[in-house]
Amino acid sequence: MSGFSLSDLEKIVAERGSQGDSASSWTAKLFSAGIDRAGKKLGEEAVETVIAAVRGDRAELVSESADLLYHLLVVLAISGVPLSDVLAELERRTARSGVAEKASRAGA
Ligand SMILES: N=c1c2ncn([C@@H]3O[C@H](COP(=O)(O)OP(=O)(O)OP(=O)(O)O)[C@@H](O)[C@H]3O)c2ncn1[C@@H]1O[C@H](COP(=O)(O)O)[C@@H](O)[C@H]1O
Repeated sequence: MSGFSLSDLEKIVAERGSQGDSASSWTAKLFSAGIDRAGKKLGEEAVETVIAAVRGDRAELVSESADLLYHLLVVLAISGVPLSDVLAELERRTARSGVAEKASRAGA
């Protein structure tokens, strides 16, 4: 297993999106097409991911999930939202749920 992360992919997306050639780079093509086209692709990949999950097709679920995460990073990049903002929001929720859990344990 490599140490490849969403943060690594975010960097590739940013680089291709700003400097890539639309003829050879899908990322550059999506950046020039804009948020409507990139958002549509994200929606399609989300639906394809759900279909794979409901069918119980594990290999397809892995493949569609990769498409989904990639297209989410493209939409975030076009929108000027860094992945770290999303992770910070997830971290805040985790911290909140930790507090809620302790409070409910104390009340039990
Ligand atoms: N992870 C991905 C990735 N996942 C999916 N895709 C592309 O997303 C596109 C759309 O997928 P679909 O299955 O919907 O293809 P399609 O039906 O032919 O597309 P449309 O007809 O809807 O236009 C395909 O061209 C896929 O190659 C990706 N393209 C790029 N990446 C990553 O981005 C990097 C840079 O890629 P380029 O920008 O192409 O250089 C790559 O090294 C990868 O790490």
